[in-house]
Amino acid sequence: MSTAAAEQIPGRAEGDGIAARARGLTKAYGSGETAVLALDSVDVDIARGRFTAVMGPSGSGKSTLMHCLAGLDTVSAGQVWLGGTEITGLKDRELTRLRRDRIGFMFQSFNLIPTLNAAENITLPMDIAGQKPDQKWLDQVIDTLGLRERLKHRPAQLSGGQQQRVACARALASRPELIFADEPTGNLDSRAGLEVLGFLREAVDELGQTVVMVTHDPGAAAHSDLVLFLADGRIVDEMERPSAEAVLERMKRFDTARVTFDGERGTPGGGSGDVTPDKD
Ligand SMILES: Nc1ncnc2c1ncn2[C@@H]1O[C@H](COP(=O)(O)OP(=O)(O)OP(=O)(O)O)[C@@H](O)[C@H]1O
Repeated sequence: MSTAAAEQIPGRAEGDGIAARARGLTKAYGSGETAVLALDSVDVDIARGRFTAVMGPSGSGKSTLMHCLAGLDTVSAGQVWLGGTEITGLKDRELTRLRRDRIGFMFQSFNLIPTLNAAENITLPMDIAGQKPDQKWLDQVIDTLGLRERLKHRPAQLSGGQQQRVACARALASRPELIFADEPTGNLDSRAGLEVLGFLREAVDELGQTVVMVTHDPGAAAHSDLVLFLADGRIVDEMERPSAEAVLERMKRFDTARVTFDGERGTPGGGSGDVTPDKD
């Protein structure tokens, strides 16, 4: 579960099946009149060995949540743990090492190095860190992702889907505790996107990985075990075993709520009532 565990003693996350945890996570950008509250006291537990999707309207704080959980961004208030380690308050160097050792990233732009072949791209972060890949694990990742025949190809010689699979393998190569994926299918056609989602699903089911994915796409979210819905910097709902239809329906209610509260063309009471500015 995610939000329901808010009352537990925080920080005791090592053996309790929680890969990442936030309590009172608040992030404000700017100050004075231009200040934006991107995250408003968020409590969340990311369960180990599960595939969690984060959805919500544009500007609701999805990327900010991911960046704060991954230690890519500082927080304004609150605490974040990765496994049993509190990362809020860590020095830059410690944070960099922790990210390198324990987190894999997949972004919309694959960030592959054009002059390196697929195999070299996959192990690059480990090479830079001076780590030796676990060859058995690496072989398993490469075979699971169907990249065995493409290892000598450079990115330009690969399709978009294959490039994203290389990015996926790179994120998995060091067997990170947690993989953060930000719109990993955003640049792909639907077939390639489905492939990548299938591989992320397999990474969870067959390789025991933990995945957190930010997405706008209800179809993509349907591959997850749990969807967290963000609105106005707060987690306002969650859905277990989501279907694309159910997620789409839930997202539509955000639109209705937003239009209603903007007072432009809303039908009073037309929204779910779940997502109000003064909820809680
Ligand atoms: N560096 C920044 N400086 C100022 N405001 C920011 C910054 N980054 C994000 N914000 C603001 O914080 C809020 C949350 O942004 P965030 O990118 O987390 O939303 P999102 O849900 O990921 O949006 P999208 O779906 O459009 O990518 C937005 O109002 C955004 O304008």
